Amino acid sequence: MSEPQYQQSNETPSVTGAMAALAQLEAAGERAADAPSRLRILSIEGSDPIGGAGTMADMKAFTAQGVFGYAAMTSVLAQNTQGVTSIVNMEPDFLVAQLNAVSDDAIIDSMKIGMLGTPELVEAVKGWLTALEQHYRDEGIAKPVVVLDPVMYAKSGDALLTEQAEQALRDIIPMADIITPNVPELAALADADQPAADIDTLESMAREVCKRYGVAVYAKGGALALVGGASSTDILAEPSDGQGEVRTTRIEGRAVRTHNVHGTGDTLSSTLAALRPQCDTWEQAARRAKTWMNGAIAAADRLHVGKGHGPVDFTWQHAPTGLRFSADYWNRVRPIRERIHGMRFITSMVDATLSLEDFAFYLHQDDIYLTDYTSLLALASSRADRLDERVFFAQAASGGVDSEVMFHHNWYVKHGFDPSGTSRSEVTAAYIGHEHRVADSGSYARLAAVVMPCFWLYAAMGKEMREQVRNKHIDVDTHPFGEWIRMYSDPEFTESTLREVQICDRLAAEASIDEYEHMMHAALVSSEHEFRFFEQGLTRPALGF
Ligand SMILES: Nc1ncnc2c1ncn2[C@@H]1O[C@H](COP(=O)(O)OP(=O)(O)OP(=O)(O)O)[C@@H](O)[C@H]1O
Ligand SMILES: Cc1ncc(COP(=O)(O)O)c(N)n1
Repeated sequence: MSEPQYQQSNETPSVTGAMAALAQLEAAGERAADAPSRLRILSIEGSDPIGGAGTMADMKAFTAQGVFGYAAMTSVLAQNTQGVTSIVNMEPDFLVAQLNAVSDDAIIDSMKIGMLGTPELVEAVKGWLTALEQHYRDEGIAKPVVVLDPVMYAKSGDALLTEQAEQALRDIIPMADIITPNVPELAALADADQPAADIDTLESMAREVCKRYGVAVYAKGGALALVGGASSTDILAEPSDGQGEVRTTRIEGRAVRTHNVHGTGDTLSSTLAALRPQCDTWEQAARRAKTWMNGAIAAADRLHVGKGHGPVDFTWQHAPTGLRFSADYWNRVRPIRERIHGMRFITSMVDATLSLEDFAFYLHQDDIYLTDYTSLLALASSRADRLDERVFFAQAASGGVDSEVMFHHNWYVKHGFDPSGTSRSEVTAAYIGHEHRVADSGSYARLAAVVMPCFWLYAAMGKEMREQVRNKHIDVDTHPFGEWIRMYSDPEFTESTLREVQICDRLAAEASIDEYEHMMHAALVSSEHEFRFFEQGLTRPALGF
């Protein structure tokens, strides 16, 4: 008997479709062995020693998008976040020598052309690009994507293009697949009297320039984002047919209140050049570029580079280097810390005016909380990947039961309270719920972070309250809440806190940015719960207790 034959005509369309798709995947798999692992993108730009704009921005943006970067320099600039002090433009022949050094040796999948400075440099790039495209056509190599950033001025207002070069620049625009003017550059290309002051005008100018030059236009609206409003919108205008029709799309983003936007335009255009070959449409590439850009701008203020308009953070998706998790947390948690230190529950404890009933309520909720908290410390011990940390969390779990729970019990006995009828408040349940949800992620690092504030905020408070009691010349031994204050200002508790913080720092240093942010979020939410936890001591009537 012969083997069954899978002839196309005998199969249903879905089966044949699936078979063809699978065959395609298999063929792609076979080809992958010879395919380059990275797209290769060329930057033709001027330099920026402060590392925020020009060639340096392009290289960093390429790396952030996972592509390999080549660079040919049109000019060397002495500039920083405050402005440009000097420019040396390359000899056109030397620029061509650099460009040939790349194109004679390697394939270019895409390129970003930025500052071109002089008409001679524009002509040099034009000649080289024309020859390259002809060569690729002859060899059957895919035409590289060309993103042209018509750089005319720096944010500082310094001219980066001579007046004569502007006309030459207009002449090479049709060689680009897309141009990326900012607000003043778009107005210059549209021969408008005034730069756009609102998004509708930006859109109509982009439409006009797209029609005039027959290339797609990505109009950067950064200057409008600075004017006000919550959103920052760019315009994508594309020729929609061969008849001069233009389709526009608004590329929306969040406006970031920052003056650190040096090099945003360069970064956006090089990111587009890196992303376009990875996307099906300009719109897709534009949306991805805008989202990434937004993250980089949002992280810019924390870089602390320069005294003027600082650069964006190209590495915003990596955990901060040089800034420990603990320092980052302590800084970010400051508003919550300040609220805790100033809240009436705490200040009335220090000056001994807090009622014993209020304190007893708080204490019992804390008892309930600690039952879960100590079980989470034990869980952290079981998850720890190092022996010393396993021991630390196991001891912290048993120490918590030993000191805090025993203190609570003795306090009830001493003051004649019987908390047995009290049940878990909503606030307590919410805090415990948060910690359990974080623990359920299965991550040891997040678990270590979510339990951290209960150490650190208490240790900080214990220390400060003890000082305040001392400053009021009250003997902590006779203070009605002295024993509680002593417990959290005790050197042994401080030492445990330090160890817990060090563990979080170690785990954060080894974490991905995603995990780092999960850790940070877990710790910050716990800190907010700590505030509410104290607050409930005074709001318990409203809670129905
Ligand atoms: N404050 C901001 N908030 C959010 N996005 C911004 C902000 N400023 C700029 N952008 C975005 O950054 C990208 C670059 O736009 P921008 O208008 O700053 O370019 P540019 O003026 O050419 O920059 P540069 O000349 O500094 O290189 C755009 O996507 C823009 O929307
Ligand atoms: C080499 C070079 N290219 C472009 C810019 C524009 O960037 P910005 O407007 O942020 O200064 C620049 N400053 N330097």
